[in-house]
Amino acid sequence: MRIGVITFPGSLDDVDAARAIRLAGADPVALWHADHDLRDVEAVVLPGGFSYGDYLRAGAIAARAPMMRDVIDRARAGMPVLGICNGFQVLCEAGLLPGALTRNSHLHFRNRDQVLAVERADTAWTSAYSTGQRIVIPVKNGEGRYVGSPDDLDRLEGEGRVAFRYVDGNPNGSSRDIAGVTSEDGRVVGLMPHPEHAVEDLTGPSTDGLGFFTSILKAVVDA
Ligand SMILES: NC(=O)CC[C@H](N)C(=O)O
Repeated sequence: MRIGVITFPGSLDDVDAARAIRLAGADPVALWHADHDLRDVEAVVLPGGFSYGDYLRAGAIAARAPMMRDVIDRARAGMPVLGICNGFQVLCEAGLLPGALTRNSHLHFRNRDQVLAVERADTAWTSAYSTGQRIVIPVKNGEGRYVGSPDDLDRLEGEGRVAFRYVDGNPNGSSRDIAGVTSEDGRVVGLMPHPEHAVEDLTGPSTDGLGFFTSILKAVVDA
């Protein structure tokens, strides 16, 4: 199974995402933002980093990259997409996920191991978990505060589209402790913390992140 990882100018975590995909048993395919062809990948990961230096707003310029036109079209037709941190910012800027990521409420970059509650264990990227499971994966961002209007947030909660919530402290002031959200069909998922940085015992802090990548392997094979 081939999973694309798109590199933008300023991406940092594309290599770690590719490694996590490989550890889960799938084949990572390196894709360049300026190309047009997603080739024959069956899912896409938008990695963390500072695409275009976070100029304008984090993710705003990357969301308009040529390759993102393909990602938007294919995602609307059901292709699974995972956005990690800067990738989540790109997905919100591209309109594939609702809400926006703004500067952390305390105005500091925050980097730590973070406990998350998995609220949706039935998406293409989270079936390896159970609902309510606590996982520990790193968070590292300066613009990670998830916001939306009260009505939009109520609707999101009502539709069960909060996929992850921060537990034991909210690192960035996100509304309602929201750490990640999902599309209605559970195929597009975005979160600020980094599952690809928690896939091996040697480097820690856990191997809790590997489940994202084994989940997508299963979702595509089952389909
Ligand atoms: N690790 C990341 O992807 C975080 C970078 C991100 N652009 C930020 O808001 O700080």
